[in-house]
Parts: sequence; C-alpha cells; structure tokens
Amino acid sequence: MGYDYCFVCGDKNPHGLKAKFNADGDSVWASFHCEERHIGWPNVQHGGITSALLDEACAYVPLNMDLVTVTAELNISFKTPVQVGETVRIEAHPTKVNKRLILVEATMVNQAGELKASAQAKMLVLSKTQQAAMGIETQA
Ligand SMILES: CCCCC/C=C\C/C=C\C/C=C\C/C=C\CCCC(=O)SCCNC(=O)CCNC(=O)[C@H](O)C(C)(C)COP(=O)(O)OP(=O)(O)OC[C@H]1O[C@@H](n2cnc3c(N)ncnc32)[C@H](O)[C@@H]1OP(=O)(O)O
Repeated sequence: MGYDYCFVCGDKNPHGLKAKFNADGDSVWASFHCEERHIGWPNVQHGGITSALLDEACAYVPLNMDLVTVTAELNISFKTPVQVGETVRIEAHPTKVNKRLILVEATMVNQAGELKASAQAKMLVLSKTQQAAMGIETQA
C-alpha cells in the first residue's frame, strides 16, 4: 500500500480527507472544506480532523526538503471552532532544521483570516534502516 492510502492526503483512500498539499518555498499549504462527515460536536469540525490536517502539514515540510520523518511530538492549540461549510487554509513552515530534528509551526485559518488552530511539531528524520523497517520506500 503506497502513500496514495494516506488518511489525510491519499487519493485512493475512500475514507480519507484527500487534502492536496502544495509547496511555497520552504512552506507548504493546503485547503480543506469542512463537511458534516467531519464533525464531533454538532456543526463543529472534530478536533482529531483538525489535528490530522496540522500533523500532515508538519510532515510535508520535511518531505518538501526530501526528508522522511515521523511526528515525535505535536502540540495543538484549538482557538475557534471550524464550522461545517467553512473552508480553511493549513500552512506550515520550518522554524529550526537540525540533522535529525526539524521543528515546524503550522496554522489553520478560515477565509476571513480568523485563526482556528495552531500547532508546533517535532519531526524526527528517519534513517534508511528505520524507513525500511516501517515499509517506507523512497526513490533516493
Ligand atoms: C509539498 C510537496 C512536497 C513533496 C511531497 C512528496 C511526496 C509525498 C508523499 C507522501 C506523503 C504521505 C504521507 C505523509 C506521512 C505522514 C504524515 C503524518 C506524520 C505522522 O503522524 S507519523 C506517525 C506518528 N508518529 C510516530 O508513529 C512516531 C513513533 N515514534 C518513533 O518512531 C520513534 O520514537 C522516533 C523515530 C520518533 C524516535 O525513535 P529513535 O529510536 O529513532 O530515536 P531515539 O530515541 O534513539 O532518539 C534519536 C534522537 O532523537 C531525539 N528525540 C527522540 N524523540 C524526541 C522528541 N520527542 N523530541 C525531541 N527529540 C527527540 C533523541 O533525543 C535523540 O537525540 P540524540 O541523537 O541527540 O541523542
């Protein structure tokens, strides 16, 4: 099963969110439209969906640098509920790049520019051995 089955970005996962991430310099971004199937409380996007989108954005920052990582830590602040029918923009950028550890900050804002949630993540670069153990195949 390839990356196409990623729950957040995979094209082929029928249960997935199908978010498409784009690069802008060392930043990445994606748009996401909140539908009823994404809720927890009535009309409010589930915090796990919000977290998954922010986590994914944080993983795409090192991917955009040709680095394969896993999330070692993820801290999320939920500022304002995302409502059904809202489209949000998720953006992430690196704040510190070490050999093994990439620090990333991410935000989710609505079309009016209102901050919905923010995240700080520690992304750990996987060695080739770790990638192989996880079944991750890379071209490099
Ligand atoms: C825009 C377009 C870009 C192009 C895109 C192209 C292609 C796209 C393709 C595919 C995309 C598809 C999918 C995206 C994929 C995923 C997205 C979601 C990401 C996740 O959701 S992923 C799942 C959740 N995640 C885990 O499932 C991790 C579980 N966990 C572990 O796998 C281990 O825990 C690990 C590896 C983290 C560490 O294990 P380990 O054995 O390698 O590490 P070890 O303990 O030896 O530490 C080594 C050094 O890291 C330091 N260290 C360790 N932990 C630290 C921490 N928390 N904070 C600070 N430092 C830390 C130590 O202090 C030491 O430092 P030192 O070397 O200095 O001593």
